[in-house]
Amino acid sequence: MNWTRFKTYLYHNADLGVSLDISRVPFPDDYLATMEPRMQQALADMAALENGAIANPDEHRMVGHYWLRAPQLAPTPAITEEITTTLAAIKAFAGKIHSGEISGSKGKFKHLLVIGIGGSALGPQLVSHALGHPRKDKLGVHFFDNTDPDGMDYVLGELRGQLGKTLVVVISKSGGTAETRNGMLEATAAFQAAGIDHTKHFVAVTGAGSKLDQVAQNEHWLARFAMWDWVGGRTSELSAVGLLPAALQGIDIQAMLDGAAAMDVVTRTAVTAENPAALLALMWFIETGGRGQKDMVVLPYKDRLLLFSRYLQQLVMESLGKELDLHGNVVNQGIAVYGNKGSTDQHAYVQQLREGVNNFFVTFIEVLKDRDAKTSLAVEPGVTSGDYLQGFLLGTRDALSEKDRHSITLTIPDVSPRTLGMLIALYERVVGLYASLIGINAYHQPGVEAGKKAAGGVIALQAKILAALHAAPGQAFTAEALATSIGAGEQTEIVYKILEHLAANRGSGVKKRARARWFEATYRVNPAAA
Ligand SMILES: O=P(O)(O)OC[C@H]1O[C@](O)(CO)[C@@H](O)[C@@H]1O
Repeated sequence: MNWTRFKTYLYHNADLGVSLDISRVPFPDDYLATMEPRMQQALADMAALENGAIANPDEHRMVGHYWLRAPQLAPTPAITEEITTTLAAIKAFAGKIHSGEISGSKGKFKHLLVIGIGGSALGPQLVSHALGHPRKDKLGVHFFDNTDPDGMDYVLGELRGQLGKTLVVVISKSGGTAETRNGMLEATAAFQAAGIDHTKHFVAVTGAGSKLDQVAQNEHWLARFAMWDWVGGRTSELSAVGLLPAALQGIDIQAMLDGAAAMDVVTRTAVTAENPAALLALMWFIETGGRGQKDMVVLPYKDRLLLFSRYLQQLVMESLGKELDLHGNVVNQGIAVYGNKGSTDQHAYVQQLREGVNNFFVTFIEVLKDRDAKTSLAVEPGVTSGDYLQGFLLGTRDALSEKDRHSITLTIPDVSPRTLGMLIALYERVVGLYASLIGINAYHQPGVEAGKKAAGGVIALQAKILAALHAAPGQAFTAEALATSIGAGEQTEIVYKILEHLAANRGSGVKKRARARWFEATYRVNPAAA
């Protein structure tokens, strides 16, 4: 590729050890200048947000995740105080768990079960995987991040015989998320079945007064840590949501915060060419036409960053995927994000990237340090596995460029608490700036609420179905007949799906009798089960 263009457009920050190569996005030389007024507005919006403006107008909330790593910048002394007190409490609590001052019913805690979903799980999962060391971690970390019973059984299987030394952190900002509530109840039942008082093992991270907070308070759980309405779920990694599990695992959370704070300082600058977040936002804009016309493929060439693409998927898609702009116009915005890790993905979907539909741009993440050990095996004379990893990154990037597939390359020195903090802070700000460029609210998620409401409707319908079956024990109904009898004719398909699911699970007591035509199958409960 073109060395002159590379030299012109490489952003390099020696203090952070970070480089950002945008030279393989073929924007015209006047692009940055043309976009400058809009970028200056976006930077001004961001400055207002950091100063405590109501940047989430629909929910009438401030957006304060940047204060978490610079509490002195919070708009009120009360918020500064809340952040610093919570951080101190997290460190003190983790210290007591590690020293054994607070122990489980069977001795010193050795395992951690984190229960949460979305922003209350993805950050902790990313950090735990990126920074964990199976033999050095103070606690081994496990997750419930769904309401899948088999998934929970799998995790409980891993913890078999160990619950007496397992600490459970239940995380939910709202304190009312169904999947997390179910995980909490399943974990509670597992502790009770093992004859262990769960309240001596459970900790909550949630908003004051939430349903979860009330349970934790009423049952006198070990501890409660605060979440605030000015921190969104997907930007909560550097609040108690992410810091508590990380501290318990033994990760240096202060280094994560310091890394994020250092990136914030750099990305606050109003000089676009010196601001990697502004440059990235402008690349997203030109690549997607400011309309999400291309997908973002995130390819970290590092196993430890496997979950970074999943983490970014929520951060970007839940923030930018919006029907309306700030003026109420229908815009259907967003950028689709996917990716796992290189070079593994080269043996999967990279074939399509090079030769198939050209509807994406890639972000390569290059990590300079190969491994902790000082030396590496020579897999060939003078060549290590890590050299191959870089070779595949550079080779794939060239192979894509040759076919006019665009890419950005972000280079970091290593995967450490500091660089992970920097990555999180960088992308948080890119999303904020890009949202300003396209004029949308990045800090609410009305679409997700619609799905939650519909799921609630399904559960309510199931209750009606069961009531009808139990009111006529032994009587067999087709899905159609049952739907009509409960006044849900319009929802016959959903009634059928619920009946099939109930019949597939013995504990429900619902029996199915198949017929020649699948939709004539009947369902009943036995008189004895009624
Ligand atoms: O922390 P909570 O309130 O349980 O929410 C979990 C996740 O659910 C969402 O609200 C979306 O459903 C996410 O934004 C959030 O990260």
